Amino acid sequence: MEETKELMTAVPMEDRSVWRPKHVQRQRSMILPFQRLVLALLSILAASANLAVVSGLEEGEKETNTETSDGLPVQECGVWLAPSSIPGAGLGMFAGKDFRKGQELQPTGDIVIPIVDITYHQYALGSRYFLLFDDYIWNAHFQHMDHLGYIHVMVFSPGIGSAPNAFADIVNVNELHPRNSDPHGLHRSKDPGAGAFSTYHDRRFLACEDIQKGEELFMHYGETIGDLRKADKVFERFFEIQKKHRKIPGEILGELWVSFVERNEFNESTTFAAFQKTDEEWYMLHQQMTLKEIRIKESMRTDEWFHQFGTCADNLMEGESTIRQAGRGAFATRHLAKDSVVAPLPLVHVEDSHMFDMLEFEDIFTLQTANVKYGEQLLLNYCFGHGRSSLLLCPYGPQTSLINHNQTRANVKLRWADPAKGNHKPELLEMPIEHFARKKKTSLALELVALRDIQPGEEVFLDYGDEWESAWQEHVKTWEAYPQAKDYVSAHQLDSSPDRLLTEFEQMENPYPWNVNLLCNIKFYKMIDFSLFHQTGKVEVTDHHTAEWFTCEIMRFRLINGQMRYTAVAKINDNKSEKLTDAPREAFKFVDLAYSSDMFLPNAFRHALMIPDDIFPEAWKNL
Ligand SMILES: C[S@@+](CC[C@H](N)C(=O)[O-])C[C@H]1O[C@@H](n2cnc3c(N)ncnc32)[C@H](O)[C@@H]1O
Repeated sequence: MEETKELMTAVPMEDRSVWRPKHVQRQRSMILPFQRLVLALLSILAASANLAVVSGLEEGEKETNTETSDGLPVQECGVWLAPSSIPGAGLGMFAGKDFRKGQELQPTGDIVIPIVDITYHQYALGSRYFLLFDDYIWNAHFQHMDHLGYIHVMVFSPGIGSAPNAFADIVNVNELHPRNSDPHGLHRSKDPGAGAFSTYHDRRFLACEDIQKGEELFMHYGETIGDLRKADKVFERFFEIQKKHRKIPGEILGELWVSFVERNEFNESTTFAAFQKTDEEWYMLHQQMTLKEIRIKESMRTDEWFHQFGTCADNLMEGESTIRQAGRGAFATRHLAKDSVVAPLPLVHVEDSHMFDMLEFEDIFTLQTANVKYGEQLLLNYCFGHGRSSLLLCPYGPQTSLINHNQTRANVKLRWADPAKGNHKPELLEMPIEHFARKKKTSLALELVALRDIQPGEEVFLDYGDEWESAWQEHVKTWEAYPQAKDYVSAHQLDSSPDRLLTEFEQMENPYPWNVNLLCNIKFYKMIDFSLFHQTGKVEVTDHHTAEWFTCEIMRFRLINGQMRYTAVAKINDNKSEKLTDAPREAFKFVDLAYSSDMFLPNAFRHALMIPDDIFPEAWKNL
């Protein structure tokens, strides 16, 4: 039942994998016939391995919080953010402890932020949408969020949804889809905070096989599985050639090996680079182990290395904020000592904040926009900016997007990350904004530092700056609900109601609100173990990717063994429908219709989080 969890491109209706293959430069050299053969084999490898090119990184040293101010050791860090073991792949994530198959990687799941029809909202401005986000964005369909927009919904999933790399056949992390719920039950009729944060959250990540402490975490981004097995075959062929031509002098064979693994035309490929070893031990290893086994061995890092090159990435967890209008917040999972690094904030840059502007659609069918702005993408509320700059920097560290603002209770502050720890290049702080328009790799990072000791369970607050504070105060002062807002019922409210679902017939008298749609899940229905359901009343589905939701009409209902069951018709397409007989409530869900949920309210609060002026580079002040 595996579904392809492809990531999205900004090009509408077209999915691509996260690391896009790039044109590779052909090296001009004196090529021996054998080398030609090897290069031909490499071409097979390249074609099948979906070779990738990503940014470089630097390594260095620095210590994170290894003990409390009392001198007591902190609990083991579960996941680390550190330079990937794949050369040129930037940051990666690593297991700080053993995880058993099926075990969750962090105490709470990640928040997920929809980006809705962004290219369409930008039409009137010309094609200004910048593609860097492509590398961090998931297919909304598989997150069950595509109903939020008309055409092209993308999903930014900061945290484990963004930081681990993909590496061919090696997959040790499996992801679930987020839940949709409103913390504190905020309502658009009375709460100025409604629509200002994402209601999609708790996207969990599980070990899909036993993971050993120290291993790098790898996710499946949707590319073809089986590449490493194909690559193994290419290496086998090399060894066959070697056996067959025993008369070839050792030094020529040596050179051939070097050409094979090092001086080849794919020297920008992260996939191939991960195997570029030329010494004797590696030559032997290739003969004894599969590439997958070698790669897993190669990805292992020690505790010592993590403390030197990494930052602990599970110091925070999600909870309902102690500030009601703020929605969710981030809470300390362990004692965090004063001056220690609380969390890393690697940044995706967007050189022009107007890219998040949403222009009004002039025509709903052609989706042509008028040059009239009606709002901004919700993502703006999760990115850092500065009043005198058009640059936005959107963080993707685990759970850090949940940190709320408080000027008096702030217990963390921002500073530029230590370049030694990964993907922060301080020379970019001197570069003008135009440079970022051309820069297709992320190379900036902030980090959060504890201003004082933070106790486990304490909410973590940052001061978003005076400008943000004034904007929020002004919003609260001027905010008014529209007259009919009190009648609004969201899909989430309907879904959490214990009320029986209404049949089509009943809905003629008593229709559901205009803004929701009832869906049923065909695949899920087919997978239900009905005998277990009869005995226990519980519906258990182990395949979390099981989802094929279609608009649904309830025909009838009845009680079986005290449990409510529904017979319904799912509309697969204009010509095809499917019947679900006596399905449990879990096979149905309400979703909000496009542009109807709180995040689309014209009066929803929007403002970037402000980087303090004393650390904001002069070179970036272009306004
Ligand atoms: C980076 S997000 C923080 C996480 C957010 N609370 C959530 O649930 O996803 C920033 C948004 O959180 C809300 N927020 C943060 N601090 C707040 C505060 N002190 N008062 C009201 N809303 C706040 C605002 O909606 C803001 O735009």
